[in-house]
Amino acid sequence: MTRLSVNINKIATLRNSRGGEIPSVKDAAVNCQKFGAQGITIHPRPDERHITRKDVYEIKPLITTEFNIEGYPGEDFLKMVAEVKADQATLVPDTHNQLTSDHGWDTWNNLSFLKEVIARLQENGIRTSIFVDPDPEAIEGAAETGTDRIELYTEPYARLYPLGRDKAIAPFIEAAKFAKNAGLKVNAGHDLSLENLNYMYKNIPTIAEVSIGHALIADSLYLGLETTIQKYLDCLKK
Ligand SMILES: CC(=O)[C@@H](O)[C@H](O)COP(=O)(O)O
Ligand SMILES: NCC(=O)COP(=O)(O)O
Repeated sequence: MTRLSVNINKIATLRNSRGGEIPSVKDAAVNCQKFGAQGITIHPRPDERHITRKDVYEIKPLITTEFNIEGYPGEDFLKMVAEVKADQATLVPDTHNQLTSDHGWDTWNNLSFLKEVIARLQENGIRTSIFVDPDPEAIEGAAETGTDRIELYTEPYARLYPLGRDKAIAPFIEAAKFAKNAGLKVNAGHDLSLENLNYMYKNIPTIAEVSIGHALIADSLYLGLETTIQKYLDCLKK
C-alpha cells in the first residue's frame, strides 16, 4: 500500500503572506488527517518562508498518523526532529536560497556526513529517507549510508509526463528496482499531481509513501481539501 503524506508547506505560505494565523496550519494538519491523509509532511526551511520552527512544535501533538519532516540535516534541524520525535526525517541537499528542492544528494561525495547524520537519527528512533535523483549510482551510495529509505525526486517525471509518460516513468521504474535490490524502501515526491500520480502508482506499486503538497493544496482551492485528498487517495488504488 502506498501511503499519502500531505505536505502542508503551502498553507503556511498563504498564512505568512498576511502575517496572522489564517489559514491555520494546525487546522490543516488535523483536517488533512481527518480527510484520509496517512501522514503529514513539512519542510521547515532556515528562512521560515512557510513552515516555522514554532509550527513544527505545534503540529507534533496533532499528529495521529505519521510526521515526516524534510530538510537539510544541519545541527538545528537534527536537534528539532529529535526533540519532536518525528516518525521520519527526509534529508534534502537544499541550500538556503533555493526556490524549492530541485535535486537529490550526491551520496558518494557526502557519504561520511550522511552516514553520521543517519546513525544519529536512527539512534533517536527516527526512520530516515534520503532525497535522491533516479540515478542507480546515487542510490547505491544511499544504501551505503545505512538509510532506511530513499525518496525519489519526481520533478523530472512530472515535467516529462505530458510529453510522453512511458519515457517519463522509465528511469523511475529502474531506480525503484535498483533500490529494492539494495534493500531500500522507496518514497517519492515533488510535483506529483492528479495528472501524473496514478500512472506512477500503477507502474511502481511498491512505493511506500508519496509526499505531495504544492499541486494538492492548489487543487483544494477549487475542489476543497476533503474532496482533493480523496481524489489523491483514489489515485493510489489499482
Ligand atoms: C523535498 C521536496 O521535494 C519538498 O519538500 C519540496 O521541496 C517542497 O518545498 P517547498 O514547499 O518549499 O517548495
Ligand atoms: N517531498 C515532496 C513533498 O513533500 C512535496 O513536494 P510538492 O508536492 O510540494 O512538489
